Amino acid sequence: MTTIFALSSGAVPAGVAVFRLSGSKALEIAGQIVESPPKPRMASLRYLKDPRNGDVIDQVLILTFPGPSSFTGEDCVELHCHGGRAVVSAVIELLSSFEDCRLAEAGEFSRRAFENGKMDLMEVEGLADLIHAETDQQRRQAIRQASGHHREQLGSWRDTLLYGRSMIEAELDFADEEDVPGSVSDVIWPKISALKSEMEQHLSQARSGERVREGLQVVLVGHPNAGKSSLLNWFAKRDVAIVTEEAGTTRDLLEVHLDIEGYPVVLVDTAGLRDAENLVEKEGIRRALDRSRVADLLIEIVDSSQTVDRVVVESEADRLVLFNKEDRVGSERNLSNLKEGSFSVSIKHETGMQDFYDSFVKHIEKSFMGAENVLITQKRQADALALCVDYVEKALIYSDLPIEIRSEFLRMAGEELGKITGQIDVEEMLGVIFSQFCVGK
Ligand SMILES: Nc1nc2c(ncn2[C@@H]2O[C@H](COP(=O)(O)OP(=O)(O)OP(=O)(O)O)[C@@H](O)[C@H]2O)c(=O)[nH]1
Ligand SMILES: [K+]
Ligand SMILES: [Mg+2]
Repeated sequence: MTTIFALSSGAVPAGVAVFRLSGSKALEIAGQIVESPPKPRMASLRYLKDPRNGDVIDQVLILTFPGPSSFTGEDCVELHCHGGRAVVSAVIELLSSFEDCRLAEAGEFSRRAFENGKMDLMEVEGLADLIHAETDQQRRQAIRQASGHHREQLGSWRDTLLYGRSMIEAELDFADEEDVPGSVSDVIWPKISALKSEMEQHLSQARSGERVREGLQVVLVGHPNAGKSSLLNWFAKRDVAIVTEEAGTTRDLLEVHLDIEGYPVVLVDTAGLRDAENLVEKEGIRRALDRSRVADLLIEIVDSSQTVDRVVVESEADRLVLFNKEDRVGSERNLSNLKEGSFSVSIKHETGMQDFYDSFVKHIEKSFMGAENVLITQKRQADALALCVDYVEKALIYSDLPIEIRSEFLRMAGEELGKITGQIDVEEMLGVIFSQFCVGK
């Protein structure tokens, strides 16, 4: 396998730049660029030299990780250089000069780790999420997945499916023999049925996992000039959106990513809703309605100095309502008829905002409840699990079909389960049959 290398640390210039090498030539290359090879896994201070002319390039820390005890499972080397541009270019040039050694492609280290059995697919995905995590909750979910938190659960589901098939196999193989009970396989169906419920429960939580990855979608809606963009700017603490007194200012969807008590929230500003003639505005309104439909939470803003009419938006999401511009309404406004989830505020003058914010945070926390322990965090995983449940269901309901076919459904279910971690169900029927029955005569 070609030896690959990459600058694994961030943008230069920086204090330190970390290069990582992986492949069959990694240790040999290390032996040529530093004088005395370091002990495995021991950080050693060395001069980095170009063997072509003896030039000293930098003074570095070098670590070697002989395979298979390394990230990729191959021989790996880490070079901690000084993070200047010239140093980094010189190291890239030097490493590229070795035969069979090249810059890695995106994700190639993780791919090798997966192929060498160091990580399963879910762990790889967890690691990618960890690198992209922006909030504390995202980090927690990602590190849990990257460290294989799912293994036990998926393993036990897989075992149950295998056990079911083994029992069916046993019944088919030994059906003629008198001392094997007639419908041994019958005992498996209650277990398979329980398995199905358990999987379904995890599937129903998949949305929570996705929410943590992608952020809770909160969409601001209302009539033109109600104060939607003002609210977006208030949350973002900067002038993200254009605010003017002209109705119909906002047309495009405008997103900001917020960290609310560690939870990721995507706040979306939209075009004010009205019967628009203008083509651009019409398209903006169409997008606003589209996005509202898939929102997790709507915040409706009403200019209460003009109207108390509400906008019509098709959405199943919870809704908080802000009656804005209370500064213009004066003290005669009767606040007693404000319903739960409604607030009288002035966004511009920042009055009444604390009550609204507290309620907003409560909603966010509620939306993420139970997200600490979700197993499934991505659509890819959810799709495979849904197919698995489908096959299990077929095995359960088609009780009139020959048992071989029901067993085949269980096998296909196992295959889908295997796709979640990237380990495809091989034909391993284990010794389950023989540990369950005394058939050794
Ligand atoms: N008096 C008063 N004016 C406000 C308040 N909040 C916002 N405004 C003003 O109302 C006008 C419209 O605000 P925007 O935030 O642009 O409203 P919008 O809903 O985004 O409007 P469109 O994008 O056109 O749909 C601006 O002139 C704001 O300064 C408030 O609490 N009191
Ligand atoms: K406006
Ligand atoms: Mg606006």
